Amino acid sequence: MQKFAVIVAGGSGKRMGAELPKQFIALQGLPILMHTLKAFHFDDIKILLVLPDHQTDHWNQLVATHRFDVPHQLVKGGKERFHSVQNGLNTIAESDGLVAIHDGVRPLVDRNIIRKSYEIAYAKGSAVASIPLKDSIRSVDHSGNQQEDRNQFRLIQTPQTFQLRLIKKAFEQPYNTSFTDDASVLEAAGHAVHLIEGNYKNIKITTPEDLLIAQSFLNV
Ligand SMILES: Nc1ccn([C@@H]2O[C@H](COP(=O)(O)OP(=O)(O)OP(=O)(O)O)[C@@H](O)[C@H]2O)c(=O)n1
Ligand SMILES: C[C@](O)(CO)[C@H](O)COP(=O)(O)O
Repeated sequence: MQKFAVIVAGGSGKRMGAELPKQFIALQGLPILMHTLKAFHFDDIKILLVLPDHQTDHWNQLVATHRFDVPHQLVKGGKERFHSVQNGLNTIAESDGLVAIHDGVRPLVDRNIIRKSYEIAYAKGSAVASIPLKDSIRSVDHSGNQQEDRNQFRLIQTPQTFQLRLIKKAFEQPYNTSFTDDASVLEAAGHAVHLIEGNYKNIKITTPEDLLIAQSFLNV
């Protein structure tokens, strides 16, 4: 069965606050995005890279400088992450097959988890990487706060992998601000979300300290 990966890097990285878009920041000499694409370069996976239009030239220069040879197709980013994923999915003509949707800024993703996500999505329709909470949690509202049972919660990562037919249909819905990831889009279309075990190392590079953490993992 044909496998696709939609790697989304269409965001603006406001929380990183860096001049260089965060997906281009180098870790061990290689832009973050290249680490991510390399992780998906196996088993004939067809990679679609979603980037803001105005970053295409910069990316092409980086590809030349690093002699980066992972095959990929560029797709234009959208206003919200939802629209970037939607643009990626709309580029795929096939409706048979599997697609892993992954944040370009999660460069430490484990290939075994990617592999497992395709296997489980093939069998169950979806496979979404998740990890248990290590800290205690409280809910907060206008009247105060209250302890919650952390065993009832999971932190959600990417890859989020799906049967193409299901996720393409789900992304025909109009955008809703509750769509913080792809699982929430599938769920709103009436399908159950199947969780698989993620990995604490698979951090999303969001704020400056995440760069230090990622660098430390790469040095191990
Ligand atoms: N319109 C958007 C917004 C986000 N993303 C991607 O979705 C992933 C997760 O988003 P996040 O880390 O929040 O990235 P940004 O939106 O760039 O960050 P910020 O919210 O701090 O601006 C990133 O790989 C980001 O590039 C995207 O493809 N298109
Ligand atoms: C998709 C995601 O990485 C799963 O944890 C996350 O929801 C992205 O959120 P952000 O608001 O774009 O950072």
